[in-house]
Amino acid sequence: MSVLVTGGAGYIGSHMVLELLANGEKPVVIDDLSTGFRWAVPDDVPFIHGDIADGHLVERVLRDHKIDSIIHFAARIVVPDSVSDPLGYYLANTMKTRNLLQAAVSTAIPHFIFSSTAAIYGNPATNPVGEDAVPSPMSPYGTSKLMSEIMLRDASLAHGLRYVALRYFNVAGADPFGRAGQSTQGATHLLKVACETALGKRPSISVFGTDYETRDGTCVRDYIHVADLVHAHLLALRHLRSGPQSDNLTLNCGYGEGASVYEVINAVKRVSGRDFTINFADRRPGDPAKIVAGADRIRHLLGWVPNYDDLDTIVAHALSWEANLDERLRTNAA
Ligand SMILES: NC(=O)c1ccc[n+]([C@@H]2O[C@H](COP(=O)([O-])OP(=O)(O)OC[C@H]3O[C@@H](n4cnc5c(N)ncnc54)[C@H](O)[C@@H]3O)[C@@H](O)[C@H]2O)c1
Ligand SMILES: O=c1ccn([C@@H]2O[C@H](COP(=O)(O)OP(=O)(O)O[C@H]3O[C@H](CO)[C@@H](O)[C@H](O)[C@H]3O)[C@@H](O)[C@H]2O)c(=O)[nH]1
Repeated sequence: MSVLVTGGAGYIGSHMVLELLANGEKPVVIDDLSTGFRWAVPDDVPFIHGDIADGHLVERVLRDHKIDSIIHFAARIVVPDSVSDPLGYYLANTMKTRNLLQAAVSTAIPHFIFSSTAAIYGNPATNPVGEDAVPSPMSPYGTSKLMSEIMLRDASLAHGLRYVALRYFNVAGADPFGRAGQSTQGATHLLKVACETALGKRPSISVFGTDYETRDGTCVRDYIHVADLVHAHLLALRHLRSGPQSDNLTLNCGYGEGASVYEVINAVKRVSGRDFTINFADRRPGDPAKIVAGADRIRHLLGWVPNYDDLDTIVAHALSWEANLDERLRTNAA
């Protein structure tokens, strides 16, 4: 059986495809290339250029490729963009996920793994935040994902689709073997922006808010290496396939450690050996002050053991990818 990876030409999806191939799975990718790259998917992996909301197309792909599991990454992902374009985010993330779920149910797909997010928690009352905390998203992005989780739960109850919803904290880094990384153009993610600045691709970096109630006044996040994250998906897939007794799961994906914006920037300066200019800017809309994963459940239930839970390692891998990215983009455009 094959595994459909939606958004498989994107940052996390492209690492997922490599993880599946390395473990003897047969990935099939559907991607509309809105932010992804065709070259990020190996040539021997079936690639469908299309929209997950196109029910006819998706049902045909599910049947033709004998898919038994869907790993659903395709989405719009930028928290502040969702504040300025909420309806666009509800369309891209919630409504299109509904269509995908409809296609999955119509073709009796048994297993579904969903990319959820720490953003569903908003600004949690306590950190680390566990999966049982009451969700309280503070951005349309977080709400769009929470609504998808609820649809998934209800579709599972009604139709027997079994699922794992993975709530990722801040995903960062790149494939340790240099085969994949974050190639997003005009990226807004802190670690990528800091790497671009260290490498002279940007003149400076802005710190959004220095007056939060955190240890140094800047926002705290739990950064998880993308390789550890995609391995968690492989374990989730095995869990779902392990038999009818395996439950639906909702699991945080993070290390249980927080790093502040300053700490991330300082790590990039330290690892790259380059100093660069920091500007101080206003708080960014939709940003919680601090969010760190309660990370025990995934270790306990899936036996997940991270291999790259060290900020300097994450930074080193991200820097290495970033340093070669322009050449890669040029080669692939030619
Ligand atoms: N990057 C993070 O820190 C982070 C954290 C939490 C959750 N997530 C979730 O992980 C998933 C992947 O994020 P990413 O960082 O790889 O983003 P990305 O933008 O690199 O990847 C998304 C991919 O989906 C594709 N896509 C978007 N809409 C589509 C559609 N309608 N039909 C087909 N393809 C479509 C894009 O072209 C792209 O290749 C998203 O669901 C995101 O919400 C990411
Ligand atoms: O140039 C920058 C970029 C970011 N930040 C700050 O850095 C922190 C992290 O921001 P960012 O890297 O954009 O990530 P988040 O907004 O935390 O969101 C990411 O992490 C979420 C999970 O926590 C995911 O759901 C989202 O898809 C993903 O974009 C925030 O406080 C930002 O204000 C800066 O100060 N300067």
